[in-house]
Amino acid sequence: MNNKQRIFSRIHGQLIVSCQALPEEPLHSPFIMSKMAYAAMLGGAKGIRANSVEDIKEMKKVVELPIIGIIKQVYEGSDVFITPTNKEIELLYVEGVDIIALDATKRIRPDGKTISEVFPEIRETYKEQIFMADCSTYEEAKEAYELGFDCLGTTLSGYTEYTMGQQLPNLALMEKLVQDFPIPVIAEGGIWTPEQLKRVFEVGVHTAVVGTAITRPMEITKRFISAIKDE
Ligand SMILES: CC(=O)N[C@H](C=O)[C@@H](O)[C@H](O)[C@H](O)COP(=O)(O)O
Repeated sequence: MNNKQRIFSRIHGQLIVSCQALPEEPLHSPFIMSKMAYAAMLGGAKGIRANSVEDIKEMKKVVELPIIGIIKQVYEGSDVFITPTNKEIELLYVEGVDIIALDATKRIRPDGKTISEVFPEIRETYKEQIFMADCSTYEEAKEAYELGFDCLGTTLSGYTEYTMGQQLPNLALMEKLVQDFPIPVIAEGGIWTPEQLKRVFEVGVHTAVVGTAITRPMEITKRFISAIKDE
């Protein structure tokens, strides 16, 4: 088994927990995120998705699990913010993460280029690195597959201008990707309940990422509050 196969087999059929808190969020802190990751591991998660080199460094001290690394960085003039440029890819590569995830939507990147223009060089530069395509549509996932991404994620479904309002988790998209592409499909985005998690595995995804429902207490609180406000 090569490294890529080993990583994909470790997360197959398992839960990945996304532990992220942006600077404007109450839990923003590498220490707190490392504790989140540790709790997720004790709870049975078999992978962690994390944002920023600082958080990843802290997490590595306490968890021994495959990490999907991203760097969220907003640049003026572009809506692409998940590992948007070569700079963030290089930082993640130097830090060392099992999988680097990046925006693979059709949107124009901060350097004015599209994913089809930039990915061939990235693929060539980091030959052994596993790359996950954060997509919002079937067409984007198809493009990502053809470009040589190693796995396809539904991360951005519902978050691009042209997919806004989509019901999440986007089971129909997951199912189509599973049917049409022979590389791992990662269910991500809007999985809020254990039942939904079960459903995404039933459509055949390789693994699934749950974030907010586990690691964003403010959003979880809001959800409970809205239940009593509705009454
Ligand atoms: C759209 C976007 O920025 N998604 C981010 C990607 O890393 C995270 O903020 C999400 O929490 C993650 O995708 C997991 O999804 P959910 O939190 O819905 O389980």
